[in-house]
Amino acid sequence: MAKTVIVYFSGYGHTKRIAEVAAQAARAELVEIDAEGHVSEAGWAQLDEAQAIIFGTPTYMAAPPWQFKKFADASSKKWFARAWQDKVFGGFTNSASLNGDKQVTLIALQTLASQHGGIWVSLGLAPANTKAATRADINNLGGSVGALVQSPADASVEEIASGDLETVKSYAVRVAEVAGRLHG
Ligand SMILES: Cc1cc2nc3c(=O)[nH]c(=O)nc-3n(C[C@H](O)[C@H](O)[C@H](O)COP(=O)(O)O)c2cc1C
Repeated sequence: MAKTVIVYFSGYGHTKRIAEVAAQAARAELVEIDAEGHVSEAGWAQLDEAQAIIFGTPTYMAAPPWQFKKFADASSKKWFARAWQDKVFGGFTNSASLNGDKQVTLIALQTLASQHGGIWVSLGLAPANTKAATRADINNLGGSVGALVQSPADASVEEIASGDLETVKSYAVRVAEVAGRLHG
């Protein structure tokens, strides 16, 4: 599969676990945005070398948290140089509510990728939205732009719905495969 990097922020560990699960499925590398919104020099180099970049962030107050925004602003250096032009991009977000305004965050991620001249990959999964559907089903949250995950407010990192984790795994593999077809 293509060289894929998941760059993520996680305040309380839930999004970190999701990123780790996705990375394992897609054989992707992980780059963490730290509590100050910084990415290491090595992390920036990984992103420059990636064929696919997946953004991962919780939704805080209907948007990516400031740490992710700091990373996005810092990526303007790459924007000036068109360094990420034509890379393949995807994104996922995680929040406490079933909806919780996650879509606003996803659109921010998609727009960031577009500013960089990237090729955004949709989720590519039908929703599991019948009466029989459960939280163990893939794409039970009915996303299309990217992957959606719910971590209930009182859930530990081990208690994230299996269907949502499968959704992110499937999506990360899809992003890596698309990148492989374009850049492999
Ligand atoms: C400052 C703050 C704002 C939040 N805003 C939202 C929100 O708008 N919608 C929502 O569903 N959950 C919201 N949450 C809940 C988090 O998205 C949720 O706890 C998530 O799992 C945190 O991920 P993390 O552990 O990776 O930081 C908020 C949490 C915090 C701390």
